[in-house]
Amino acid sequence: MNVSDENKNNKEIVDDDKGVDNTDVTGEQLISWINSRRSMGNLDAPAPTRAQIQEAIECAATAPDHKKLRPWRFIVTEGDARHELGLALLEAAKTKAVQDGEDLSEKTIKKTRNMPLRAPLIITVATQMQAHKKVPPFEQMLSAGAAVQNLILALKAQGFSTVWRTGLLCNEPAVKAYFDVGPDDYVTAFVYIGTSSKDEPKRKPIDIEPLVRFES
Ligand SMILES: Cc1cc2nc3c(=O)[nH]c(=O)nc-3n(C[C@H](O)[C@H](O)[C@H](O)COP(=O)(O)O)c2cc1C
Repeated sequence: MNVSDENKNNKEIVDDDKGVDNTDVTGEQLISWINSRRSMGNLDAPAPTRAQIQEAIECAATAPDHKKLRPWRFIVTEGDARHELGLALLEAAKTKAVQDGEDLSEKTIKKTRNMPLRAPLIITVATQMQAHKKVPPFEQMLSAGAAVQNLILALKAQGFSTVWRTGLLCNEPAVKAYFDVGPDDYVTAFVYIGTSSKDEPKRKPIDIEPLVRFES
């Protein structure tokens, strides 16, 4: 691994464009690369290999995690299993529609069932909260969010595109049951993963001024 002197601790060697290569990377380049991340919908094959998925999840598992509770789980859904997930989402939509006194149109039924087909592979990130006096549930939930972001960046480093989705159904009972997520836990992300034929659109600069206050 070649890292420039001022970036000895960077573990990943990242190309400016896509994927990982053997060129040196400076901190500035790495920041620019992080800022270039965009969500991409409607993804195609190829999806990451099993080894790449494991590598990305290892990266997710390094998320800040108070008391090392590892309060998250990763469920990888690909191939025909996406149809099973589609059926769970449809069941959730039907139950919710009854509760809300609404009818599901044929279009909505088809759209809901096909949602998991928008990418060749989905990693669902759910919390698995642990009772701990010093680590309240909100910290564990935030740790799950940090894990998702690490996962997304690792997949970008491997050259894949992603989008973090949840949607209104993700924590409905039928979906939680499908993933074996307990009543006090949450599905925090469906990370849709694959390859996009399009380039990531450039991001407009974000004015952080109204978001930040410096105190000294
Ligand atoms: C917790 C969470 C849930 C999200 N759920 C959805 C979703 O269901 N559908 C969607 O289109 N975008 C969703 N997003 C937003 C996208 O992931 C994405 O951040 C947004 O479209 C902005 O695009 P960018 O990542 O390229 O800046 C969600 C983001 C977060 C953090």
